[in-house]
Amino acid sequence: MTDKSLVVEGKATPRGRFPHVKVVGDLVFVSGTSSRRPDNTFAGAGADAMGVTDLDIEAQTRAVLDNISDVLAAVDCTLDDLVQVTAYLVSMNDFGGYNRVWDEYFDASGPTRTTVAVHQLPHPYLLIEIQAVAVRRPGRTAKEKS
Ligand SMILES: N/C(=C\C=C\C(=O)O)C(=O)O
Repeated sequence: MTDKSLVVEGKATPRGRFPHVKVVGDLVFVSGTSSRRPDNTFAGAGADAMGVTDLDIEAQTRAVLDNISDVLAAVDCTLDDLVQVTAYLVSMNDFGGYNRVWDEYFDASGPTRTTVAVHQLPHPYLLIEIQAVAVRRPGRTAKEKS
């Protein structure tokens, strides 16, 4: 695949002029991804009639990783191709729940990871956003790897 930038059909539209994913040679860069769904609702987030929020770090983390998986699939990659991940949490109080879900997806042979807390993410419902880098293994498609 030659270098390309892709807005992936069927995924939540980027909230700015940037792609979901950019392929540069064998490297694959995934933009910061949240639990946002294509209809702009959020997995792991809701509010009652009074505006009291119910935010779930485990559900959000799972949705973020599933969204990244979908974006990677659009360039014939899987989560197994990830080599580096940066996770942004709004609160380190959520580290435990985030880490529990991470363990469902990866072991110590998975991507390197850096986790930081940030002041805010682009929506008040968001507890987590993840950006990632993968490496394409030439000649191996997502189908062959599964
Ligand atoms: N990556 C960015 C935002 C992502 C938001 C989302 O997935 O809901 C950005 O603004 O850089």
